[in-house]
Amino acid sequence: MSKQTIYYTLTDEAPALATSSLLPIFGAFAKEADIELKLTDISLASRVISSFSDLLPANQQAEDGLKFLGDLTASPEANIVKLPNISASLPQLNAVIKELKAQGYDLPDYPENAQTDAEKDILARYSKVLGSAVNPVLRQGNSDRRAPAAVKGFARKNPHSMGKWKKTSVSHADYMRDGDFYSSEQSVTMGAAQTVNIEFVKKDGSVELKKSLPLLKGEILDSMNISCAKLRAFFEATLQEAKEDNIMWSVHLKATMMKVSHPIVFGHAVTVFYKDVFAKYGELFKEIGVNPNNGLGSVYDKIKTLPEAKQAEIKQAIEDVYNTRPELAMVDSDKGITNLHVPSDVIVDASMPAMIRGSGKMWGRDGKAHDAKAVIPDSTYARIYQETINFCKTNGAFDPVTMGTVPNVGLMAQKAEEYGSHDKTFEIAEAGTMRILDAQGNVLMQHAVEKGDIWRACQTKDAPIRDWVKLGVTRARQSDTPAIFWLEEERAHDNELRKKVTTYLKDHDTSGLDIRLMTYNEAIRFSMERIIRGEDTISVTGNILRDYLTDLFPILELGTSAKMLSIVPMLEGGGMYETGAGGSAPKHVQQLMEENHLRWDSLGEFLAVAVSFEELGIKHNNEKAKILAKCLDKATGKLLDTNKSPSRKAGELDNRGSHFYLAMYWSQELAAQTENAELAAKFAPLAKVLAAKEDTIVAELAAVQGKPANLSGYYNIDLDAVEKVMRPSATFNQALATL
Ligand SMILES: NC(=O)C1=CN([C@@H]2O[C@H](COP(=O)(O)OP(=O)(O)OC[C@H]3O[C@@H](n4cnc5c(N)ncnc54)[C@H](OP(=O)(O)O)[C@@H]3O)[C@@H](O)[C@H]2O)C=CC1
Ligand SMILES: O=C(O)CCC(=O)C(=O)O
Ligand SMILES: [Mg+2]
Repeated sequence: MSKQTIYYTLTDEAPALATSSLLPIFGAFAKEADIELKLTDISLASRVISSFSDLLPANQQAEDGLKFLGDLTASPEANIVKLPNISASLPQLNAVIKELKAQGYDLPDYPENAQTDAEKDILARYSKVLGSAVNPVLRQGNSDRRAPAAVKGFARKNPHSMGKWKKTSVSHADYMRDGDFYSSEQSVTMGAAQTVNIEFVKKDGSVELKKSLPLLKGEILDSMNISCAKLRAFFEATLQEAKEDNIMWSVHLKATMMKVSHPIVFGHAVTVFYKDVFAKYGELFKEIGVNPNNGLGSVYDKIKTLPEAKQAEIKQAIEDVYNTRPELAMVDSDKGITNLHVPSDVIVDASMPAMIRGSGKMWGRDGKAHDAKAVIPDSTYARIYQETINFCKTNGAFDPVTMGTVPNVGLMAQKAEEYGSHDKTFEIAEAGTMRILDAQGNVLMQHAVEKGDIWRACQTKDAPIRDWVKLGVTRARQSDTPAIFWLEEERAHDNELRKKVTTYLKDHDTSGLDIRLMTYNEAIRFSMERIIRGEDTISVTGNILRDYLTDLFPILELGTSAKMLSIVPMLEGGGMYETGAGGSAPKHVQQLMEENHLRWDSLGEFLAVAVSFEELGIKHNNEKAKILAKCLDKATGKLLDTNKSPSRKAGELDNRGSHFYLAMYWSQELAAQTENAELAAKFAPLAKVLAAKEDTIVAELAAVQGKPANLSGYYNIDLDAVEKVMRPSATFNQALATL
């Protein structure tokens, strides 16, 4: 039998650190089943380096790991374990460039104002790295995310803390009623394959071609516009209201994934909130290169070049704003980091569930939790949060001990819907009309637009929709659970989708299944009514709801989305196993650097790798792989039962310790199983040694904690240095080497 390969991604921050400790364990066990785990670097730093490799000396060049894996997704053999990675905001991109330059990489700066061809080339290269640049490339399949029974069972036995909800809470989500994407959406399904043109018609009648777009037959094409004037008026109105009602104000966007539109929206929030500062210093800010889309942090950063007295004057002007505006929610009140400092600090899919979990409160300047107005401008999806908040006000907080679960089947393949719209998103330069013409020159859709509006088009191909419907039916059958397609009658796009869903459902045997179509508010209410009765409901949704709901419900049910099983069956037959639905947890790296304790929980990795082994086992008839998978799942269950997940406190068991326990339990399960004697014999000695030396190993792992750890890099980590930090138990390392 030839060797089979699992491609394991090297990403960023906490998951990358955890990989140094965990991958050697997976690798050692896997080789007994003729499986190799290959590490592929898709970290932010490596993506920057590989984009400029032609300009760097040979010893600094890097392979384009993302391109490699992207190509691999077309193969039925693809088996990829994908850990969360940084979706870089511009401040993060600038930080990685700065770090790499300090490490000796002669990289160009990010050209904020690209004029020359050379600058435009640099900008184009960096734009490919910016924002959510990894997931859309690799996600060549739809998504199937759920909490496995063992994880749900653990949460029920060990419920995480939940803030109490009061009926008197004034917290709420607020959104535009007019002038947003939701109110302007238009949608068509292509009757034939063709290339359409996106055009801008100026007031003088002249036409500018913005983009030609080849479309497939059956593809859904949407277009929509958000009015800059209405958006700004909305921000101002919410600020006035919050001030009057004495409630804290916050904005929640997804500037990482929606890398073109949301930084602009964020910039408007910044310039409206601090309008007095921008009115007074706007010209100066332009000169020194302040970009409000990068947040208030950009102001503090750029004014450093000014004389001290001027800096102090501007800082005072910023402070003065706080007297006229409502209180602004904080990201880190100790450090004075506000909700408007950095566009990637508050990411709606995680920030709203965190607020809802915590009694609907956010942190204030005084370091205490307060009720807050959560501003989520576009009403398309914002409404689900208001519905959830209302539900909590009426029914109290959810109870992790008794609540059911809401797994998700998400339409995601081939850059479906808004998450693929970046190259078709335009900030409008002057008043006119945006329109889309079909191949015959007929106008398919058009919008009157004003300067500053954000107009975009979104594509959803037919094959992913068929696959998504099938996946929804399959999940409903396998889990014997009602499945709700979240489709909004008021939405043009959803109406096109509804037609397809009702047609494609007929291709499947749905007898005995409870499959329904509901609007978002109905669907979330229905799911919540069931969840508090301990009942489960599958959500079958589009791409953004997939993203939002697979943080919302897991954070309420399990405390974090990192504990989810997240499978992407690729359209071409391969598989990607994502670890959790959460992110890279920068705070965890900070803690490791300060006190050598990594609280990252690799449960998502354990679950993903088990499915990855299982899949190889089935595809290649590799019995040992199947046994490895089964025993890994059992070991994970035991790890949960015996409470060997990482603690948050230095000196206690951390990420590395939980990996040790996984290895011990896994080897014990393998030694004890009777299906394959060879495997049992192979792992028995390891199981014995690890059990005998448990105390020594745990002590060695604890001994290093409490003092700073040196990683020699934040973005571009030195793997050798990290390995020293992450594998500090000589006894454990030696035992593993005997395999
Ligand atoms: N799939 C992907 O590749 C994704 C990537 N991201 C990226 O991640 C970064 C951070 O995003 P953010 O919105 O803060 O979301 P995160 O999911 O990273 O963090 C929210 C909080 O959840 C907890 N958490 C998350 N994962 C784990 C884990 N494995 N073990 C223990 N606790 C965990 C942590 O809480 P505590 O601090 O209390 O321990 C963390 O601070 C960004 O760069 C973003 O672009 C975000 C989402 C998905
Ligand atoms: O790719 C990203 O930026 C985030 C993805 C995400 O949040 C998700 O898929 O749940
Ligand atoms: Mg998400």
